[in-house]
Amino acid sequence: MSNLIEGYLGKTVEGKKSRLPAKLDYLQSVTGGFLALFMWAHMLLVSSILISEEFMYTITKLLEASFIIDGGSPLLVSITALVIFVIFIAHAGLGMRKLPGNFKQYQVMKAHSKNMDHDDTKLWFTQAGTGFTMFFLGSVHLYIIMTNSDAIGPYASADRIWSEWMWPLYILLLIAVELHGTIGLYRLCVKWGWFDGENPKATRIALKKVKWALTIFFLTLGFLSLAAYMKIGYDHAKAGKVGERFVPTAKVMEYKITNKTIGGIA
Ligand code: HEM
Ligand code: HEM
Repeated sequence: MSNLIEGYLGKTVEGKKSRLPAKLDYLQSVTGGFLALFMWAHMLLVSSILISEEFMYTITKLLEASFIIDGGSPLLVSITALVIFVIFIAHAGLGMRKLPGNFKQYQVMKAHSKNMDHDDTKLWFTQAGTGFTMFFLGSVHLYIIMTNSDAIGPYASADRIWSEWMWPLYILLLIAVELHGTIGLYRLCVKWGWFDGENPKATRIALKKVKWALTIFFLTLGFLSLAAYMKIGYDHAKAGKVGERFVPTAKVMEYKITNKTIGGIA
């Protein structure tokens, strides 16, 4: 009965309001903050291709736990992608509460933003727009990675990006996630007053500078990595080698030595 009254009137019989919206906001911050930090690690790992193909291969194998499982297990990557996907969906579901639900709401928000002429209010629109974009682009990427975790590596990733046409999607996803993530972290600092100090206004200005520096850093890193994969994928396709996997130097040496020995005996 009390649920029914609260449902209709928005208050309990005792006049109390639900704490659920506050709890959901907290959960949104936790999931958003986690995803943003995860993305920093993700971008650094993907950029291993900028050092060398061999290095990217080594990182891939390390993430497949090759130090305890012989040859590594892509299943571990699929499980991680599934966990990230669940957090991503939870965060997106919580984010939906904040998006304007109809034209009237959108109109009021837009008018308010224009009237206020306040940078942080404008940032919110970018946050909502990039979040909406990621519903689609992020889901495609996560699903493909989750179901093709055995096809990650300097050549396999480059073939997916170039020959399987993932590069246009990655360009858009990269822009969306880098803007959304850093704006999100900035909003977290402001919302929860993490670095307020003596003068919160001055802190806000400093935080905004850090935010832009991080966005530019990760966007540059992301585009350079993407360009490197595209070049490898393009060369691979031109040489008619699409689908061929990278073989690390150690394996090539092992093969050569074994063949020589066998050749010598024969
Ligand atoms: C379908 C995907 C996503 C949607 C729809 C979405 C939506 C949203 C929305 C609408 C907000 C604003 C919440 C507010 O005004 O309080 C938000 C906040 C945030 N998002 Fe996302 N998001 C998505 C994915 C991501 C991803 C992949 C990351 C990681 C880079 C991320 C990180 C954040 C952070 C750190 C915040 C700040 C949390 C807060 O203000 O409490 N989001 N998200
Ligand atoms: C455990 C989860 C994830 C794994 C294992 C993963 C793995 C990868 C891999 C291996 C690549 C290289 C390209 C390829 O092989 O296709 C890549 C690229 C990319 N991923 Fe993820 N990813 C994950 C989650 C995410 C999420 C949540 C987002 C954002 C919503 C994201 C955004 C991107 C972008 C934008 C690129 C292009 C990178 C660049 O241009 O530098 N990934 N990811």
